[in-house]
Formats: sequence, structure tokens, C-alpha cells
Amino acid sequence: MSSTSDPSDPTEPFASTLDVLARILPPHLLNPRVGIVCGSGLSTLAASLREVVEVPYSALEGFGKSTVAGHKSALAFGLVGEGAGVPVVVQLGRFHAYEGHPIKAVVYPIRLMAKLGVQNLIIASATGALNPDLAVGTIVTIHDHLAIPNMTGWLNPLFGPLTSSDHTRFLPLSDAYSVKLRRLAFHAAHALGLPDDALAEGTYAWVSGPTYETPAEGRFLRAAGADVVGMSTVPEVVAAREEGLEVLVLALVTNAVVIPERYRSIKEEVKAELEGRKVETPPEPVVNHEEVLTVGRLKAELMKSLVARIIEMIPRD
Ligand SMILES: O=P(O)(O)O[C@@H]1C[C@H](O)[C@@H](CO)O1
Ligand SMILES: Nc1nc2[nH]cnc2c(=O)[nH]1
Repeated sequence: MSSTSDPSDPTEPFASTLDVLARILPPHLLNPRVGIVCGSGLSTLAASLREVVEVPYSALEGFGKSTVAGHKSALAFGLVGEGAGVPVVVQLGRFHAYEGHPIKAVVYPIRLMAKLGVQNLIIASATGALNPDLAVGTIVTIHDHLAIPNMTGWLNPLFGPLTSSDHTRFLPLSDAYSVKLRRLAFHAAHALGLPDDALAEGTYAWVSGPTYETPAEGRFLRAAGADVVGMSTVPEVVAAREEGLEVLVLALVTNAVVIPERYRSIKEEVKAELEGRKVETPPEPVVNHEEVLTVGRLKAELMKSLVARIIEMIPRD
């Protein structure tokens, strides 16, 4: 983060950031139509861009540094598709509140994308499955979210004075997830010949992290109607909607949230031990970020093809 600007003030550094980009980028890349945010292990989404120009966050005022494994600290500008192509900007590493970034800084890249002319935003993220029908490797198109931190007054990126006369004080979110883009996602999956279960639909529960869920928390979120859980995405969606962007979220299931049907009873185990009975104690699975990154890497090609096909299908106005 620049030492000369207030990182929690999203209004201040735009002019300087835009100025830097205008000096670095060729004119045909300066006004991307589509923005992409890469989740954990998914930064290779930018590998298929043509004429790519990478701009490190260190060159951009208002940008921090991504500190999470699997996230790079750069924006990539380039073209997707044949011919003139579609100009896009890719956020190769996102910011999470749990890293210590102020929530306004977490969404700064989204607001910058809007200022550059982005109209459609595709957000990719790594998530744990709460819904037992969602296998690891499934891509879930998000149709709704549950943001407990926002509901209770924490970490809402819209807290504070309105920063533009184009913004509304009370933003509706019942239409947050673009039907147009979700339809395109399923058409793209069909065009790519993906099996029916490769792409699903569901609700994303946002938690602050960085801790993974306890079984009780997982059970609670599932009972509240969530299908997957993650530590990002929702602040970006909220800011994007305030900026008037159409939003598609592709949540990759990287692991199953551990929700045992019942707890292991230590009381019973000790009783059995004292009575000389043998008790089976199978190891209990524990999620870790390496596993999340591995699945991200395994599915990166698929995500890349899907995202590219969706972008090519977005009608040009
Ligand atoms: O940045 P995303 O949401 O894709 O990454 C998820 C959430 C945490 O940052 C991390 C936990 O493994 O993966
Ligand atoms: N909160 C949360 N975030 C994740 N990101 C990837 N997997 C998980 C998970 O199981 N829980």
C-alpha cells in the first residue's frame, strides 16, 4: 500500500492508478470489457490471454500485496478469443480481509475495473462444499449468498459515506448474480462438452476466515441454506453491484467441509478401553490450504476454457 495515501479511502488513488495504467498499456487494452478475479490456485486463468501486459501491484497506488499462497500480485491485461478479441483485465491475486487488508482495499481493484470500463465481472474462488451432493472438482455457479459478517455490521465494503452520486445508499442484492451470465456459463459448458455434473448451482456462505469451519459451524451454514463456503468473493460482489457491473461467480469445490454425522465419543472409547474392548478410531479428515491449491491447479485448465468461452459468448454492444 502506498505510504502517501489512506488505504481505507477508495476515492483517493483512482486518478493516479488510472494515470499509471494509461502510460503502460496500449490503447486497445486500456478499456477492458470483462474483468476476472482469480481465486486460490487459479491465477493461470490469465495464461490464455493474447498480447498480455502484466502490471505488478507495486506499481499501482491503492493496491496492497497478495500474501496468500496461490495468489500473484499483478493485474494482467490482454485479449480473449480470435480476431480483434475481447479486451479483459485479470486480477491475478485477490485481497482478503483476513490478511489485514481494510475491506475498502479488498474491493479497490473491482472499483478500478469499473472505472476502466468493465461491464461484466467473472469471479473465481476456491470453496469448501457444505452440500454433500457437490463433489470436489465441481464448479458451482453462485445464485445467492449468505454473508453473516455483513448482516451483523462487520466488513461490509459499503459502510461509510457514499463515494459517488451514481451509488445508492441501500443497495438491493436480491438480483446480485446475473441471470444473463449464469445462462452463458451453462451454454459454454454445453459447447465445451462438459459432463452434466461439472457445473452446478448453489449458494455461497462468506466467512471472514482465516480459520476453516468447525463441524458445528459447517452444520450451521448448511442448515442456513448454503452449498459452499469461502473466505472471499462476497465483498467483491457487493462492490461490483454498487458499481453497476453484471457478476458471475464460479466457485470451485476444492474440498468437503468436515461435518461428521456424530461426534466421536471419548467417553465411550475410554469405557471400552477399561472393559478391554477394542474400538476402531478412523482418522478424522482435516482440510488444509495445500489441498485447496492442488485441486485449483488440477481444475485450472477447465476453468480457463470455461471462462474464455463465456467471455466470447457475451454479446457485444
Ligand atoms: O481466494 P479464494 O477465496 O479463492 O481462496 C480460498 C479462501 C481462502 O483464501 C483459502 C483457504 O484455503 O482458499
Ligand atoms: N471457509 C472456507 N474457505 C475455503 N476455501 C476453500 N475451502 C474452504 C473451506 O473449506 N472453508
